Amino acid sequence: MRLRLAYRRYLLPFRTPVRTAHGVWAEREGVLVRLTDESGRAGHGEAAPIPWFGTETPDEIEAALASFGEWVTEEQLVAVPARLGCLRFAIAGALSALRGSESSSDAGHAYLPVAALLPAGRAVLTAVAAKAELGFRTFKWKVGVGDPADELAILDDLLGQLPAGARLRLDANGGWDARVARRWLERTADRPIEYIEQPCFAGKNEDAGTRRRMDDVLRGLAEDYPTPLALDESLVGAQDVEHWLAEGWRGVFVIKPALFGDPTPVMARLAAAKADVVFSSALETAVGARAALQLALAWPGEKPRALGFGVWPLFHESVFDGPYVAPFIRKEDVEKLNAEAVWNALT
Ligand SMILES: O=C(O)CCC(=O)c1ccccc1C(=O)O
Ligand SMILES: [Mg+2]
Repeated sequence: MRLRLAYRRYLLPFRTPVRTAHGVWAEREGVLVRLTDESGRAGHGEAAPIPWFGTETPDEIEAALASFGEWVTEEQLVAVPARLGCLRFAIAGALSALRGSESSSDAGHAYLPVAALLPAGRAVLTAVAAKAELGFRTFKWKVGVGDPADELAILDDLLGQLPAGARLRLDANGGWDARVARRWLERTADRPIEYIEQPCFAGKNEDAGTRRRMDDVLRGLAEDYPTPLALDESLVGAQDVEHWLAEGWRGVFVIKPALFGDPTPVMARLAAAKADVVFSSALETAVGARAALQLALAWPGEKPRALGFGVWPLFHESVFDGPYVAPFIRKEDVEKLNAEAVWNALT
C-alpha cells in the first residue's frame, strides 16, 4: 500500500531549561512524521532523539526522511536502519496510529502513578512542596550537577520535606565517578531512596574496554549497597536491553520508549523477563508521549512503578504538553492527546 509521507522538524524552547549532569538543555529538537493512506486517514509519530544518550541526531533523521520522497511503502519504512532508533519509533507510532491498532481495548491499566521531576540543586527545596500539595508521592531529583558535598547536604533537607510514605529517586545522569557514587550509596543505605538512576556512565563514544569497565563498576555498586540502581543512559535500543538482561541485571530498567525503535518486541522481551521497568519521558511532545504512555498502560502484569512523566508543563504552548496536573495519568487522558493539533501547531 502506498502511503504519503510528510514530516515537520521542530525546535521548541523549554519553559525552564533542564539542568542535568550533562549540562543545560534549553530546547527540544525533533521531527514529527505524518503518514496518510489513500483513503485520507492519517497517523502521526515523533522522533525525539537525545544525542548525548547516543541516539542519532535530528539532522540524520531529517536526511533519512528527505531521501524517501512523498510516497512510500510500508516495506521501505520498516527497512530504516536500527541505528536510527528514534526515527524507527516515529514510524512505528505513525503506522500503529494509522491502523488504529493502538486504540482502546479494556486490557492494561486504567491509570498509573507519576513521579514529579524536581529541579537540580537547592531549587528542589522550594519546588517540592507544590508537587506534594498536588498529591504527588514519588519524586525524582537530579543530582551530579553541583558539588557532591552540597548536594549531600541538601538530601536530608529534602527528605525532611517529603510527605510521609513518599518515595525519592535520584538521577545522577552518569555524572559521578565510582568514588563519588560510593560516597552517595553509603549515605543512602539507611535512607528511604527508591533507587539511584545511572550513577556512572561511559559515553557511547568511549572505546569498548572503557565501556566494559564501566559495566563492571555498575554491577559492583549494585552488589555492594542496598539502594537499588536503575539503568537509563545504559539503555538505548533493543541491543542494550538484551545485553543487561543477559548480564542478569536485577535493578531497574528505565525505558524511554522513544529511543527503542519499534517498541513492540522490546516490550515483549522485558515483560517475558519480568524486568523491573520504569517508563520515562524523553521530553518529547504530546505525539511521542501518547505512544510511550500507551505502551506503559499496556504493560502486562503488575502495575509498573511510577511513570517518569512528571515533566509537564514543559513547553510554552500547552498543545505540545501531555496531561500534567494530577499525580496519576489515566488512559482517557492519554487517548485525548491530539496528534493532529500538535502537527498543526508546527506550521
Ligand atoms: O524520568 C523522569 O522522571 C523524567 C525524564 C527525565 O528525567 C529525562 C528526560 C530526558 C532525558 C533524560 C532524562 C533522564 O532521566 O535523565
Ligand atoms: Mg535518567
